[in-house]
Amino acid sequence: MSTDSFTDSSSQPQKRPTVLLCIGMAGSGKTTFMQRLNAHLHSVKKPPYVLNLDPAVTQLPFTANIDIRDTVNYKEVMKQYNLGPNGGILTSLNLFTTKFDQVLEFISKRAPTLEHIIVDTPGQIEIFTWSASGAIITDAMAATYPCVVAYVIDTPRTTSPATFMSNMLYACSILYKTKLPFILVFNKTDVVSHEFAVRWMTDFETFQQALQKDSSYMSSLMNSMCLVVGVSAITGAGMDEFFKAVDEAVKEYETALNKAERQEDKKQAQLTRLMKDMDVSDSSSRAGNINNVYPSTI
Ligand SMILES: Nc1nc2c(ncn2[C@@H]2O[C@H](COP(=O)(O)OP(=O)(O)OP(=O)(O)O)[C@@H](O)[C@H]2O)c(=O)[nH]1
Repeated sequence: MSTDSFTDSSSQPQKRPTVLLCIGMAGSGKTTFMQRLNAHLHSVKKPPYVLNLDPAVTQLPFTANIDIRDTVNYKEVMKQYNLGPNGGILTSLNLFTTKFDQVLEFISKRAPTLEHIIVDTPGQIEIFTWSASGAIITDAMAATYPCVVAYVIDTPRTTSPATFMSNMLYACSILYKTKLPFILVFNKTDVVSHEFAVRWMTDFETFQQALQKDSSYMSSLMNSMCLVVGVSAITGAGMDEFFKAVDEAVKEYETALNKAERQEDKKQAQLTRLMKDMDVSDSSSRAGNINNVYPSTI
């Protein structure tokens, strides 16, 4: 879709909904956080458009407008390809992504009435560091809408420096790969406060000063790592701070990101290349049932 789609006949830019991509390790609380976001946005009378991209989730505590499980049977995929759970999830997402243009079409019909599109993802975060489907999803979304990664962290399980560092490295690799504004969402603060993490991150004073002097694209992305919020998906604490961070992140998207990289022709070429690289033609015909994306509620 060209950016012209967002201008009406009087050339006034139309408002675009912000995509919030919830990414995080298994068990970090993405789905619970999605539920909290959904409830919060409903309570302020701004119901979001909801996408579930986790084919293996057994129970969704919210209603999704588009649910990957309506299109791909993850257990069937595991059987057909003789895969374990991780491979099954990855392959299911790859199959679904071949039809992501249909997802974008559904979204574009509703986009003018929306402020947020919230997306739940599987806990296999390597999807967003190396798999083609992760790149297609983030690139396709970001080519059309302001797109922010909400990286959900299990705060109580991140209190040892080694685990903290390893989780931050994952976050960095997703940041570098997606090149999207990033919010570190320290979840489960009802159990352990995230203050220790903020302290550890802000100790790098000289590192941050050096970053601020550097106006390069990567540096501004790294600075966006400073958007840190503590929330509890269970109690709802921290939601106002989260949405303030989203506003900041959207500004980041609009200004700091290299607009040229968002040009449709380049994206289109990139997506086509990625689709080709995936070489899913054989697998999608074997799965047989991935001709259409079935929205739960359009
Ligand atoms: N105390 C507390 N528990 C939470 C919070 N958020 C999530 N949990 C719990 O953490 C566990 C995992 O939450 P999920 O939302 O299923 O996590 P997920 O990241 O979607 O998990 P996967 O689908 O496996 O990737 C559940 O038992 C939740 O109840 C929170 O803010 N506080």
